[in-house]
Amino acid sequence: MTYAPTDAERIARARSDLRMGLPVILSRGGVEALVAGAETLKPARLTALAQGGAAELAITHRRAETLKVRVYDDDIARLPVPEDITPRGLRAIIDPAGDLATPLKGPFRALRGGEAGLHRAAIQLVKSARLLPAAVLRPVAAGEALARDSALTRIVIGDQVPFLSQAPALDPVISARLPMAAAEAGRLHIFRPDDGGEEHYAVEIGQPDRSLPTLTRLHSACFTGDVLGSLKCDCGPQLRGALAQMAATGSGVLLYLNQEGRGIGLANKMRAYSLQDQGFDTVEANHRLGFEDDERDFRIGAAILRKMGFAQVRLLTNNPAKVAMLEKSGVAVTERVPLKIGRNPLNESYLATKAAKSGHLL
Ligand SMILES: Nc1nc2c(ncn2[C@@H]2O[C@H](COP(=O)(O)OP(=O)(O)OP(=O)(O)O)[C@@H](O)[C@H]2O)c(=O)[nH]1
Ligand SMILES: [Zn+2]
Repeated sequence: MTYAPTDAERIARARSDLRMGLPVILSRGGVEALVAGAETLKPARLTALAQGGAAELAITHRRAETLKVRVYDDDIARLPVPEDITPRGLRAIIDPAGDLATPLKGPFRALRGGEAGLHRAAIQLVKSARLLPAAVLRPVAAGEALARDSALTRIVIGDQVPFLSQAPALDPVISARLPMAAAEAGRLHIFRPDDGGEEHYAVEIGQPDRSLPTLTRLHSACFTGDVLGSLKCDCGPQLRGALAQMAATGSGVLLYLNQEGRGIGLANKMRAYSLQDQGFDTVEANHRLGFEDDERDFRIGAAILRKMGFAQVRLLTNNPAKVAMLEKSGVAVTERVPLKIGRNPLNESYLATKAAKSGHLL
């Protein structure tokens, strides 16, 4: 019996460290670096990391495109961090909020050659912490001793960060009866991932027959739409519409997946909304922030369905990617049931962009 954290626990800890502004140490093939989330890095630590001129800033190819930075490492670009960089200067590179006010950034000279594995892992880790996808790295020797002396989290990785590239295991915590306006015969189940991430929920309506395809919805959290009734999207009406259809047919299961903002988190979604107010569409806004169009992992939904005994579903969705991901993850989709509800004058162009760029069937 040991009390030391496992690799998975270290990664969960690293996410909290990065969110607080603490650097962590990543080690890969004998090469080690201090890694900090560029968004949360405190000024004194930025100065310390930049000292000596060996620090590098890792950004995604999406952000690089906006900044006109050459991408030499597929999905990642690396920039030298000047010794005299200021928090404001760093912010201007990583955060598109000021792009229109100060359009003439750079020119930036991207680093070329060498290894980008640590940088890629750093971005993956920072994304999983729901921060802007940019990391400051500073190579270190004797990372193990530094981690011990400074009480920093150190993670040894391979080609990928272990555990981040695979869906976490999800354990059922509790379920209880939950009468709802849509259906009195409701039950809420809580699932907890083993990677220290957010819990996800399943709302079971009636008593679905597991031997038949079940009416199912994979709903991604949308605080603005689900709770506040935002008119910018169609999430609230879709949530309530799905529950109503399940109630009308007597049974069904709705997974409420805490993947706010298509997996980028609420803070970043609001950054995207702010960019949308400057004229960018939902996909362009994600790219300018450095994210892909959709950062969700639908394997989590498939894992919960399997755990609950649902092997075949009639899926309520307009998104063919969800159907494909479920099928790939071993849940048979016998039918796609369209969910066309919640259109209004203010989300017209949002829905049109989803149809044009994200393959949604409208
Ligand atoms: N990043 C980002 N996320 C958004 C935006 N608008 C809504 N979302 C999020 O998008 C998710 C809902 O995804 P949608 O693409 O609307 O729908 P879908 O779930 O893929 O497909 P359907 O099953 O057809 O509804 C929720 O997590 C919302 O928080 C936006 O402008 N930017
Ligand atoms: Zn929404």
